[in-house]
Amino acid sequence: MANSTESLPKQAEAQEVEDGDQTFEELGVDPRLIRALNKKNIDNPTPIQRVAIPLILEGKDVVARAKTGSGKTFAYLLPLMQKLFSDSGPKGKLAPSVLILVPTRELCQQVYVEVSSLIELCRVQLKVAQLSINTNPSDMRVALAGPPDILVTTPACIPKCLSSGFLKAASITDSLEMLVLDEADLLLSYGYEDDIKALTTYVPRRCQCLLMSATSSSDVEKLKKLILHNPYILTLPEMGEVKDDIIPQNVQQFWLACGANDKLVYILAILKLELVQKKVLIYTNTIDMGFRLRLFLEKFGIRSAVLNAELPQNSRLHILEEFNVGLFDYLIATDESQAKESTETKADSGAVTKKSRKRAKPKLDSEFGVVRGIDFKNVHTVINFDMPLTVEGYVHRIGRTGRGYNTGASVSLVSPNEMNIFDDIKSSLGDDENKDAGFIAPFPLLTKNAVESLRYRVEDVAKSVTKVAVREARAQDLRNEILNSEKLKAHFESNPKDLDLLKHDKVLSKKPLPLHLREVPEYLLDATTREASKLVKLQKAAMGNNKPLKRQSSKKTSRKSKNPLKTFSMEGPKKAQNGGIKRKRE
Ligand SMILES: Nc1ncnc2c1ncn2[C@@H]1O[C@H](COP(=O)(O)OP(=O)(O)OP(=O)(O)O)[C@@H](O)[C@H]1O
Repeated sequence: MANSTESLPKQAEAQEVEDGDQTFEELGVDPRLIRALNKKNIDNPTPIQRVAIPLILEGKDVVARAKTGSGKTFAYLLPLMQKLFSDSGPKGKLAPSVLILVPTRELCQQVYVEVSSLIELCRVQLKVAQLSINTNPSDMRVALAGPPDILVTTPACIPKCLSSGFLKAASITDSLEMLVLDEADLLLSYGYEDDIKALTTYVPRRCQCLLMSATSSSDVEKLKKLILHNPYILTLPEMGEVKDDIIPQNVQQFWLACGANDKLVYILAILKLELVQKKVLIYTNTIDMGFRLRLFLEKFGIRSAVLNAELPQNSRLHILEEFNVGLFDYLIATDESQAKESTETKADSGAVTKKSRKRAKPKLDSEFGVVRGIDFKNVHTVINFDMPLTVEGYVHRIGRTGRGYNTGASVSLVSPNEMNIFDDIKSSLGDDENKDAGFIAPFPLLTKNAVESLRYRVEDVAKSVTKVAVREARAQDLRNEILNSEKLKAHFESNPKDLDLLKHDKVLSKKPLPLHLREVPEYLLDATTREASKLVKLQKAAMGNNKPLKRQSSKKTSRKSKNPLKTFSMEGPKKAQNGGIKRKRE
């Protein structure tokens, strides 16, 4: 673990804060990587990348805290890969040079895909492998044979590799040059503390350690102390210091007060009357609620898929891929981290142990996670159908939109029981009507009349979505997905381009869907709602296909102050200069 004590040259620090337009080239990034980034429409570094890349290239330990969607993945991947390009270390290694630890399989896959694509685009001879605790022994042996230069995995997988004999502790000590803990704020809450502690005993002192996180928490502090030595801390102002600098400011946040039993009619009105832009990611706190919502929306002709921890991994990844490429518009994600967090609070312990994770959710995949870190592409709206149980949960959910240079919106449906957490969220974000940032505004486009006009249709349908119907739909979906998962495996081996089987938003209802519920007749809409719907459509047309905008390379634009990739500050250019990236040594 790097243990440099030299302090940063003052001049360089001042210059970096002032000069916000450094290019990747100026940061010393390898031309092959720059070309690869350009092919991905990425031309200029984000603030966290501007500061982190040179430090990581210099070999420093770094803790980087930056808001969701701010480009933390490339902030560590680019220097890490560059170092491997010129790795002149001993040949004949028996373990990976780089270990990237992430909390969930979904993230594992995401980081693996990103690394693989950089390797391919740069045409370099590097090998990357991904492993999860469910990888079978023969696949594990193949993945570790070589060994790979980079291993992306969850912490729980390391003891499994060691006990199977495919990886030796002494080889890790000999080979490991870099250890990355990505989404560090989540690693401990997923119950990986013991696994990480065990790993630290094999991590050699020379190994460079990086810790990336979207929020700061006692867990991040704990990990920092456990693994890093004298790191550079690149940070957003702490939560509570500058409260409004947590949510990317290109995300507009809204809320609607409604009774718990009215949530179905409210969400139907929002979606059916097209008052929000697609694609839409909807969060529920339980799988049953996810399926209830899916069945309900289905009756009104709104097709969606439910992403949850019960599904086979193949299916989950395909649902994500399918949603990301735009094959369907509505995804209902069950936020399992909420269940974990409540278990944690109840147990009043810092982490949920592996045993307790297994006891609490025997059938669910403990490495499932769709709230944090997942880079959903072009999600324009996040809807909290159920409110998250923590402020961090809210921040991470909302962070699934407004990623990169995209804009986004969120709508939270808040029932009286959820008012307390909503108040906590508002005060943590520094909610203030006089500021744009951090302000959660009442959703302006939905009138009471519009809701009431749909109510009588909704009540009957909602009653028909009984507990039994939900249970059957859940089982049916699981059966479909298991079948899909097997078929997909075989099918894509011979037909890699065929997306035909990737239909996760199939109708679940057993009865034929009532045709009259598909359209909302004009007479049911009041003038205000009609106008609002028109406005949303116009906005959508004006936005084109919502492709990420390319930043204009050298000119400073007004977007600078509005873009989370361009500045850490929510408060315009002046504040950005003073209150931007904080760097300190610990
Ligand atoms: N320099 C850049 N210019 C434009 N887009 C970028 C840049 N760097 C990264 N991106 C894009 O921004 C999106 C978000 O990046 P990334 O997933 O790394 O965010 P993050 O900070 O890790 O967020 P989270 O904390 O939610 O995981 C990705 O789609 C990525 O391709």
